[in-house]
Amino acid sequence: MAHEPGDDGFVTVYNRKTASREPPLDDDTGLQLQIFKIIVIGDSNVGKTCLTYRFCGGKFLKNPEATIGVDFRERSVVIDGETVKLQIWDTAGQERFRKSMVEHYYRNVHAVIFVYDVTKLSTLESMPEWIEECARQCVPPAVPRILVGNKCDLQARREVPTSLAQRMADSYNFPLFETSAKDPGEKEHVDAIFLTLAYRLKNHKPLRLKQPSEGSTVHLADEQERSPNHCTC
Ligand SMILES: Nc1nc2c(ncn2[C@@H]2O[C@H](COP(=O)(O)OP(=O)(O)OP(=O)(O)O)[C@@H](O)[C@H]2O)c(=O)[nH]1
Repeated sequence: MAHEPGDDGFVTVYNRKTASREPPLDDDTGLQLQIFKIIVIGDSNVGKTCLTYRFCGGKFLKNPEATIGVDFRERSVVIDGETVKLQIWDTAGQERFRKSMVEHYYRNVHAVIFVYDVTKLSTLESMPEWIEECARQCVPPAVPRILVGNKCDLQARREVPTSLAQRMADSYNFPLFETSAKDPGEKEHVDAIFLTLAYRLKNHKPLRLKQPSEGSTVHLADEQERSPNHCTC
């Protein structure tokens, strides 16, 4: 969703209209902050903007518009006593709003979050295409990828059973999370998803995340990551 800085108290740090900035320094150490670029990918309307807004702004965005190109948001988090900056690229799901931007999305990316909507089976079915696009853009297999099912607050309208999504996640060896950008009770879970990635990136560790059953705790375990995505470039 295209969102201007200051709207609704939410910080979109910069977007396609604004200039890039110098890398910031850590206030405490004076050293350059570690910045990790994380892109959020998936069909239009699955809730990519709302998820990134929830993480970076702490609230549910009530009336999002379709993202055009990309919106950037960022949040600093402390991992093992060190501050790292997560730069979240909220990408457009609609083809017409993304086609000229695709290469920029994937360039120098540190992690990829694939999002589907648990109330719309087609958004999970199209996941292999998004994963394939990521591979085509030469994102190295070692770059962590996770699968996120959003809109879990709409249980009565659920079309995607956890078991089905888990099978897909397993076939790519991605961790699976299910959550809701809307449900305030899921705020900490949304944070945990991004923080888990941050931990993984900060520590340069392969990390496998397991969510064995719906609504259960996410477990972290160090395991060797395997990805079927091989760069053919
Ligand atoms: N019930 C519910 N609705 C949600 C949730 N997340 C997003 N929505 C709604 O889903 C619609 C699409 O949300 P967006 O965040 O704009 O979706 P997007 O994936 O960024 O869409 P594009 O910008 O077109 O790619 C909006 O009407 C949101 O209010 C959620 O967790 N639960």
